[in-house]
Amino acid sequence: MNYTLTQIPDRTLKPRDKGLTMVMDKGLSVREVEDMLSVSADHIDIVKLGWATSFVTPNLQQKLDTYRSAGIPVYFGGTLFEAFVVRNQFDDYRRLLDKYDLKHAEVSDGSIDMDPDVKCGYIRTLSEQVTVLSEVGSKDEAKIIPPYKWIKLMTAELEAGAWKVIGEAREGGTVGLFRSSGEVRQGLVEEILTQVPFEKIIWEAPQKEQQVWFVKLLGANVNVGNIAPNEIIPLETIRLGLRGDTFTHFLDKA
Ligand SMILES: O=C(O)[C@H](CS(=O)(=O)O)OP(=O)(O)O
Repeated sequence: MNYTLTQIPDRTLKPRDKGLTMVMDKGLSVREVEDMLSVSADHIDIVKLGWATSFVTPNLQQKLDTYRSAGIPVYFGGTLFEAFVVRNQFDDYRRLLDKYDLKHAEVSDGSIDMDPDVKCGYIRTLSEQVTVLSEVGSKDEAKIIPPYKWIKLMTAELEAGAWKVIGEAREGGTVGLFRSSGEVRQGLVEEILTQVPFEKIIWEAPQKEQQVWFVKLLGANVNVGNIAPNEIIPLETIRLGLRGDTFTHFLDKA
């Protein structure tokens, strides 16, 4: 930090297991990645190349090398995994991870129907190759999954070997964990937290109000994801009680 302030909440340091910030890169150029890292590398724990943007993005290897040089792990969006699976190309997907020397992968079923046991099978298989993040929740706003099912799926996927389970919200934050207005499905989150340890979950929370809600509920070291590159530093200030939204939250508690 650039100067001293008292009553700042304890913030875990990298490499950390909780307090993670997962950033969504949806096609940044190599130069934009360099710029982002020059100011935010200390606050980025892992980067997702959103959905199947890696299929289209030029200079992919160079981009991956840039993240690797900064010690920041990268994984392909779950939609890309689903695009391979739906085409019966799972083995090709595994080879792709090796080709790019990726150490993390996402297993999701947000765009396709997949039997939970089959999904856990993919998690088990991929866990032998890489660190797996699995995602629960649909991208279809009409598909409302009841809380007991979220808990059952999250628990099974963690047992199958997922390192973290991601709560779906999409880039916009208007499905899954959230209503179409962006409002948090509070009852859902609270019920999940009665059964699943908070540090095992990465909450997709692209909107500022959503990040604030999770920081107020779970503290500075909550795991959040789908953070846009220009929202990394603002998020860090929210975590530390240094933006109006959480300004009084940590005072006298730090
Ligand atoms: O599920 C997600 O959060 C993302 C981005 S979006 O849904 O396409 O907006 O997808 P993913 O495939 O996990 O990158």
